[in-house]
Amino acid sequence: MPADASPLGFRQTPVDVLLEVEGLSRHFHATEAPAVDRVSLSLGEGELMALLGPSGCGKTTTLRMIGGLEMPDAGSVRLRGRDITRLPVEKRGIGIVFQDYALFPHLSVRDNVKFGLRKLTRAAADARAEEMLALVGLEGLGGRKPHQLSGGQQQRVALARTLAVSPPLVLLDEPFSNLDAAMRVETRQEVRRLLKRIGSAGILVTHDQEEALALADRIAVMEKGRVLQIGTPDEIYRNPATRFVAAFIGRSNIVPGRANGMDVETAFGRLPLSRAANGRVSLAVRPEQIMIEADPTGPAAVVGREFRGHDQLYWVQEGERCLLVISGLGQGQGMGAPIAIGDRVRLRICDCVTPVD
Ligand SMILES: Nc1ncnc2c1ncn2[C@@H]1O[C@H](COP(=O)(O)OP(=O)(O)OP(=O)(O)O)[C@@H](O)[C@H]1O
Repeated sequence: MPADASPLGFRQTPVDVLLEVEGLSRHFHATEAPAVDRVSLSLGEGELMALLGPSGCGKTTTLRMIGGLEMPDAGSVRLRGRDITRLPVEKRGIGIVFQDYALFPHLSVRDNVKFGLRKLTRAAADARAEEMLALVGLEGLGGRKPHQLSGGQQQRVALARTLAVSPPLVLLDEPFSNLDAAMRVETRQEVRRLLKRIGSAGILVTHDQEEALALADRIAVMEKGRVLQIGTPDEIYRNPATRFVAAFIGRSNIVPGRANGMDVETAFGRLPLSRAANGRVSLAVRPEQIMIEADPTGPAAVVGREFRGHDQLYWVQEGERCLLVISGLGQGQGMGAPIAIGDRVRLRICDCVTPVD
């Protein structure tokens, strides 16, 4: 199987390949499953990838092996065609931004940014540091110590320090976890803009699907040390490879069906499939793919409702199944006439559905 192919045949091979990771594995305890199990992925020049998965799935260990902070038991890492699998961290030319920023507390912000620029003349390093501080919106703050800055500002200093040497690749391990929710949203867009502007590729470790969807060009979804699927946020959301991916990225209803090629017979009638399947299948149906209509003779009943302003969530009991439905305003369920708990309804699916096992 090619390095970047999932078991279901998704494949995205970037045009200018920067990084190729092949069969990377790390086993910490002989009696336990490997922390990272034959992970393969490739990254294009300037591309941003998120490693996304639940706690303990091996994201950080994968990132550390790419950065040289951890040695793999098997597999290889190539950067611009050069095998760097066994190179020490300082010889790889890869930038790393740590969760706690790892700034030197006794150095000024400016000297922190200049830290990687020791090969330049003093004047050139000063000029580069000022340029980087301006780029991250911290001009005028170069004389301060890190503790005199907010968490978001310290994060930007760490990024400025890493990007000052224009590394081809920057590794970011949960870089926004110390920031509050509003700051996180603002800072992640900033980070994306900066990486794109400098032209550095990035790999970001996160367990926050919203962060991965908002920031990355492509997402690698991991579970139990393995990569389950690699794709653009759109591909992963619309065409999840497995039930786990469907549940981890956004919300999904799982509905049974009997597939015949590109169609499937379900309790909601015959529906088109997003990829071919045959026989008994489980289908991932996104809550927004289900239309809900008030109908006193309908076969289902609303058992829960949550008003969210721009849309409404309904939990609908139909026979044995409880389905989650999201109904946007303008889909006939305007603010004036919501469907109430206990109302009889009829559900329809008018979209492709995805077989997930
Ligand atoms: N140095 C180590 N020694 C022993 N076990 C380790 C070590 N580092 C990680 N592990 C184990 O390897 C597995 C994967 O850990 P890893 O930190 O890569 O996961 P993660 O997906 O990044 O999790 P989190 O989101 O919680 O940081 C876990 O079971 C962890 O306990």
